[in-house]
Amino acid sequence: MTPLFDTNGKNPMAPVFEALQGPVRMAVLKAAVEMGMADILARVSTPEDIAAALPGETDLANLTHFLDSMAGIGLAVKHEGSYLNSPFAETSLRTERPVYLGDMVLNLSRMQHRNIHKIEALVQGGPPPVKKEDRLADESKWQASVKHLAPYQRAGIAALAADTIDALPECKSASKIMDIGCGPGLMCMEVLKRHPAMEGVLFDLPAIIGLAEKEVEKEGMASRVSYIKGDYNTTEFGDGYDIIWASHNLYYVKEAPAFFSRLHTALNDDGVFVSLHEGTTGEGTAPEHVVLSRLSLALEGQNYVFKKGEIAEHLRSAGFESVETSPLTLPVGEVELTIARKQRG
Ligand SMILES: C[S@@+](CC[C@H](N)C(=O)[O-])C[C@H]1O[C@@H](n2cnc3c(N)ncnc32)[C@H](O)[C@@H]1O
Repeated sequence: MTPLFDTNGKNPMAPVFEALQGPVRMAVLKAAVEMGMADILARVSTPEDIAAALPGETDLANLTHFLDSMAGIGLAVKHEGSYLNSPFAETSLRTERPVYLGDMVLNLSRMQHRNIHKIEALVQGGPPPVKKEDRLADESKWQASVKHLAPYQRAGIAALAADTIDALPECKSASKIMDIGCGPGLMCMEVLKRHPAMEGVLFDLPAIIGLAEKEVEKEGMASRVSYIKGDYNTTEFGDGYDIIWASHNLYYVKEAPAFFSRLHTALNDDGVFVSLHEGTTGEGTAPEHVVLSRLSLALEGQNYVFKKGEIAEHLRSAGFESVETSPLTLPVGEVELTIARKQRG
């Protein structure tokens, strides 16, 4: 019999073992966040002192097993029996940091993992009833999630969005940008910081704009930002935009032809629309990060996802003269960047 594994590095069994370790990784990360381990390791480093910093009883041997696994997945560093935060944990898992990601991890875990232990039942019975606060099209769901998005945007996505906009030749002369479905609004603010003559418009559901306003105040940018509060299916976009940006939020568009045609009208003649959304391939089987992160939602009937080229197709139909797509790598994996120009440049 031909062995499945050989020493030339071929290892068809790798997916099995990676899959077995996946839930353990997640459990270690989740426990580390819930126990506030990065805050503790910032103060003390021996297992005895760490045990003393934890509430209640602590079993020293099990604490060491857990700390070793934190170090094993890059959340801590062990040296001569003592533990320190890894650079990632130091910047992103200490609660006082501006890019603290712990709450985002717990929030995404609740969303992405809530049905993974019920796959067989949901395959048999179909989608279960979904609580109002778990419905993706519901404002209260976004109100709960969006506050965790601010550190994520601050941790690098805002800069990446601004780099993408900077690379547009139109950016030099642009004076008005709208971020539609902006969440906390840091992407647009990063663009404004780099372009002092530009003004920004943040568009999102009313409760989310309340959160964005706080972020704008914190950044001292209130004089350069205005707001549109409402459902983008029914609320006017305004006009005179040089750039409109939309990332990871167009899933709730109800009538695509009307929506994309309204975007076209809202832009100046030499305006550009930029979209950042996933683009699935392989008949909905790739990229893996999209398929896996959305499985729980899909099983409950919330399969909001764009196919590769789907947004580009809508934009062409809406009258954009030039539409280009390219892949872009985000921390979560590869997504599709779509750049649509109202007039051919
Ligand atoms: C996943 S977040 C993306 C936020 C931000 N664009 C980003 O990429 O980080 C989705 C955003 O879309 C907004 N949204 C959802 N449905 C909307 C609607 N009907 N009208 C306006 N905004 C909506 C949500 O409130 C939320 O802020």
